[in-house]
Amino acid sequence: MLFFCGHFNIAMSPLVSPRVFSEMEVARHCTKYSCWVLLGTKVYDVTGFLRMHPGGEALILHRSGNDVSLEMEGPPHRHSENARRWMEQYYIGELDTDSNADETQTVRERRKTQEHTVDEEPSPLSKCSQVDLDTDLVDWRKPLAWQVGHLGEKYDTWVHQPVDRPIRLFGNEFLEASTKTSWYMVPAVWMPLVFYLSWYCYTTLALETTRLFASTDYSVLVHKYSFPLIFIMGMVMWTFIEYCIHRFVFHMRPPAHNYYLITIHFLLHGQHHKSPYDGSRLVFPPGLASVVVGSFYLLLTKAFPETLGVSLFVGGLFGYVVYDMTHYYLHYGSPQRNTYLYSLKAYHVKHHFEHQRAGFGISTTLWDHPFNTVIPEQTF
Ligand code: HEM
Ligand SMILES: [Zn+2]
Ligand SMILES: [Zn+2]
Repeated sequence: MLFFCGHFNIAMSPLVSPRVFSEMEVARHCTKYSCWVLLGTKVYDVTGFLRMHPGGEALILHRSGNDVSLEMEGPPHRHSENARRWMEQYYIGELDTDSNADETQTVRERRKTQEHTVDEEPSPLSKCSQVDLDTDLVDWRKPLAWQVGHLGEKYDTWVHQPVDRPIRLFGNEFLEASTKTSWYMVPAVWMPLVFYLSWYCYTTLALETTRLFASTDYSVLVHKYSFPLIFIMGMVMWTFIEYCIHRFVFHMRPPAHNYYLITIHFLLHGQHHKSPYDGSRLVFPPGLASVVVGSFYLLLTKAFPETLGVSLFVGGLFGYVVYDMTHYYLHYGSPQRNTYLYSLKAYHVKHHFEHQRAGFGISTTLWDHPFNTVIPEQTF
């Protein structure tokens, strides 16, 4: 069967018997370069997920080669339905329960007798093979953008069941490429503007011509030394905007019968929930972002005396860069336990896997508190 996987077409046999591994062979895969675990007699190669695990690499590595059924139930953490479904993507075979013989020999002999076998090593493309192409609600062989709108009321459930495979949005190569952005493009594009505007604001404020309430008796001079404070206020303002955009725009619930709103939702944020580790779509493309950035620039410079508005804006813009970099790191980084970033990562992954109607703060959980959307602590 031919199916579409990222940019590749791969031939796969639809009927394959599971591979069989001896206990010794499973136990050998106990490093961060190759880490296997068991759920009962099922064998999983979770190497690719180690860095992404919100509980940290060490927790899984420590149990490598062993049955993690108890750990999946918790404590320390009762894993979500999605976490269990996610794990199934790494299934590579079955444990040979009745063999103590030399494992390699056994596996080879067994394999010879099997009618259908898969390749010697778990395929590096196995990440792509785990969506059931025949039963999934969309056809992964084709671009997804124009399909998801037809899912109707099934869309919401489907989009919140994450998969570890890249998404092809559009058939057109140029359009497809324009939806992808490398993480470093964000600081590369916006940081020069942050530096330039900061310098501009500071030197303009130094002229001592910027005043608040200038046309009233209560006119106040905005001193150049107040620039850092205004900049920080801009950053805090961004965290509020970030919360509102994530909660009210990205997590709007498109009406089940509205093809276009579902499609827009998928393009804006749904695709990130469907494929949370598609690294090419973790940050906002600067072209699209410039429309939002431009609107905030106009709004702030109209609402406040110009230099004051630009000072707030530049703080907000820096807050946006920090947010996008933090978001990328929360998906791909492996922060140390008991650090702020560790708790942010656990919080954000829970938003993806378990609590899609809560935990909207990404660079800070601050605004989840007054809006009552904090992800509840787990109790056993
Ligand atoms: C080796 C045993 C494991 C232990 C001890 C463990 C522990 C944990 C802990 C403590 C958390 C919560 C982080 C926090 O709130 O501080 C967590 C979350 C999570 N873990 Fe594991 N984990 C294990 C194996 C796995 C495996 C094999 C997978 C999947 C391949 C996985 C997927 C997840 C996911 C997706 C979450 C986010 C919350 C959720 O959806 O439940 N874990 N884990
Ligand atoms: Zn979200
Ligand atoms: Zn995310």
